[in-house]
Amino acid sequence: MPPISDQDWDEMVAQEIPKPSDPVIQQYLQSRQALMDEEHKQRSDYSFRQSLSPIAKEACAIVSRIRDEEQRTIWTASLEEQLAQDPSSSRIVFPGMMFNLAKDLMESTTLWKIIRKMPKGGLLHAHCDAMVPIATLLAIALTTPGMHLSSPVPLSTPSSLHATPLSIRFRQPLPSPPPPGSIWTDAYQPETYIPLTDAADAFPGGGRDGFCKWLYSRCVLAPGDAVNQHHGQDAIWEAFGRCFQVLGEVIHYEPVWRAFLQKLMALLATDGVSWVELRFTWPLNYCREGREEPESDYNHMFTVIEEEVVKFKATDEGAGFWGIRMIWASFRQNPIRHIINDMENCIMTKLEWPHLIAGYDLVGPEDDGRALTDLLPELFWFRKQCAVEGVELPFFFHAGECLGDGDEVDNNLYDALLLGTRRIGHGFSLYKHPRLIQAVRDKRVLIESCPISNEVLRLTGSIMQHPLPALLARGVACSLCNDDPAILGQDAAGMTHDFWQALQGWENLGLAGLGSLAENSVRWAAFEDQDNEAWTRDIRAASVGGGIKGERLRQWSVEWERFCLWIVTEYGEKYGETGKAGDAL
Ligand SMILES: O=c1[nH]cnc2c1ncn2[C@@H]1O[C@H](CO)[C@@H](O)[C@H]1O
Repeated sequence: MPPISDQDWDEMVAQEIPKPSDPVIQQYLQSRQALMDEEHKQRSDYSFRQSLSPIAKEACAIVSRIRDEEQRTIWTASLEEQLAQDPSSSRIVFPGMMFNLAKDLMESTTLWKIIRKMPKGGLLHAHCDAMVPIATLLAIALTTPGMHLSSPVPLSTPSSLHATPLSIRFRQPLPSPPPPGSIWTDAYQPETYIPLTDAADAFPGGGRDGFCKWLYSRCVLAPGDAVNQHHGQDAIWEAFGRCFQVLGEVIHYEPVWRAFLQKLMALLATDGVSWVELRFTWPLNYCREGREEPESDYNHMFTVIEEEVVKFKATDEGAGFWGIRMIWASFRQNPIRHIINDMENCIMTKLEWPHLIAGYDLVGPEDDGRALTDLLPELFWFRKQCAVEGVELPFFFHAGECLGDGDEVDNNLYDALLLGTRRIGHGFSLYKHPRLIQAVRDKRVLIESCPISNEVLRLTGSIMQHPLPALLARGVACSLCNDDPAILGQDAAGMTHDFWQALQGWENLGLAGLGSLAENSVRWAAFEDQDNEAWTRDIRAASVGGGIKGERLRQWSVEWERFCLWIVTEYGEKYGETGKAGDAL
C-alpha cells in the first residue's frame, strides 16, 4: 500500500482526534486540576497560601519566574555537559545537585539575593559549637591574648596533622616556653602549650595562612567527605566528631565566648534570623578571662550569654533581634551516671537562668548511642526531678535521623512522641510512619528539618531525594534549620543555603511554602516557659493569640509583607505580570 499523504491523513484521521479545546479534553483537565487542588488542601502550608495578600501573591509569582529562569539558564544540561567534558572537573550540575558542589554557583544567583533578605523567623535546630564560620572563629582565637595550642603527640606527620585531638585554650605564659616551631617536629614534648600565634607563624606549610587553612580542614567536612557516598554514614560521623573535638574547647574561654556570641548574633541578624534556640552540650571546662581553672558550674557562661544578648540588642544591628535560648543536650552515648549528672547540671542551671534554657534533648549519632527506650529510666527520673524543683524543661528530642525502617533508631520516633516531645529534631524517617504522622499532626508537634545536614551526613544524595516534601504534603508542620553550618559546609551562621535549596529543589514549595516554613519557626519557638496547655493554646491561636508568641508572629508577618513588597518593587518590572521575562525565554 502506498504511504498515506499528510493531506489525506488530515482528512481521514486528524479530524477524529479531539483538539485541546474540545470539551472532552477540557473536562479531563478540570478533573485533573480538581484532584490536584484537593490534594493540595492537605498540605501544611495550605492555609498560609490561602491567606496571602495580593502583594505577597505577586511576589510569589515573580520568584517562581526567577526560579524557572535560573533552572533554564544556570542549571542547564549544557553546563552539565561542559563540566563533564572538562577533565579537571568532576562536577555535575542540576538544581538538586549535591550541596557542596552547588554552593558557589548558588551564591551567585538572583534567587540567593532574594532569599538572603527573607525574614526567616527563628532558627530552632542548631548546635552551638558549630555556628560561627571557622575562619571567623580562628581570627577571634588568634587575636585573644593568651590562647595556646597543645597536642598529645608531635604534629610532625600527615596522619597526626589529620586526626590528632587538639587543645586550643587560654594558658598563662610559661617562664621558658618551648620553641614555637617544635610542635610541628618530633622535638615537641607532648601536652606542652605553645602560644597560638607563635605556633601559627611557625607552621611549616605556609606560616599563619597555611595554619588557618589546615585548622579549617580539621573543623569542616570537605566536599569529598560528603559526596563519597560509598563510605556510608559511620565514616562521615567519625570525621564529623573530629571537627567538634577541635571546636569545643576554643569557645570555652570568656573572651572568645563573648566575641563568638556577638559574631553569631550579627550573622544571624543579617541573614534575617531573629531568634535562635541552640543545643548546648558542654562539659564543665569553661574558664573566665585570665584563668586556667574551669568554673565549677555553668553560671558564668550564662551570665555572659545574658550580658552579650543585651549588648547586641542595644546596637542598631541588633535592634530587631529577639534573642537566644539554649536547649540543654546530653550525649546519648554516655553511661547512666554521666547522663544523670548532666541532667542535674541542667536543672541547677535552669533554676538560676530560667529564661535562657528552653528544654532538654539528647545528641550525638543516633545509631551509635543509646535509644530513647534505653534511656527511659534517666528520662523518667529527670521528669520527676523537674516537677520536684518546679522547673519547666520540656523535651525537644532528636529522633529518626536515620535511614532505617523499623530499627532501633527509627523507633526513637515512637518514644519521642510518647514522651511528649514538643518538636522533633530531624524526623527524617517519619515519612514511613502513617500512624505517627497522624499523631504529630494531632499533637501539633513540629519537625525541625535540616536538609543540608541530612545530605552532607549521607542520609540523602541531594535535596531532591529529601523526604520533607512528603511530610509537607501530608500536613505535617515543619521548619527549616541548618544544624551545624560551620562544620557541614554552609560556612555561614544563617539559613539562606537551606532555604535556597528547598526553594530551588521542590516545585511544590515556592516562596509561599518557604514563607509558611519561616512562620512555623516563630509559631513553634519556645520564647518563654509554658506548661503544655499554654504551649498548645499559643500554637493553635498563632497570630491572633495574646502573649509574646502572638506578638512576634504579628511582627514576622509585617516583615514578610515588607519583604514581598521589596521583591515586587525590585523585580516586578522584569518578572511581574506585565514583564514576564521568565516566560519569554
Ligand atoms: O545532626 C545531629 N544529630 C545528632 N547529634 C548532633 C547532630 N549535629 C551535631 N550533633 C552533636 O551535638 C554535639 C554538639 O552540640 C556534637 O558533639 C555532635 O555529636
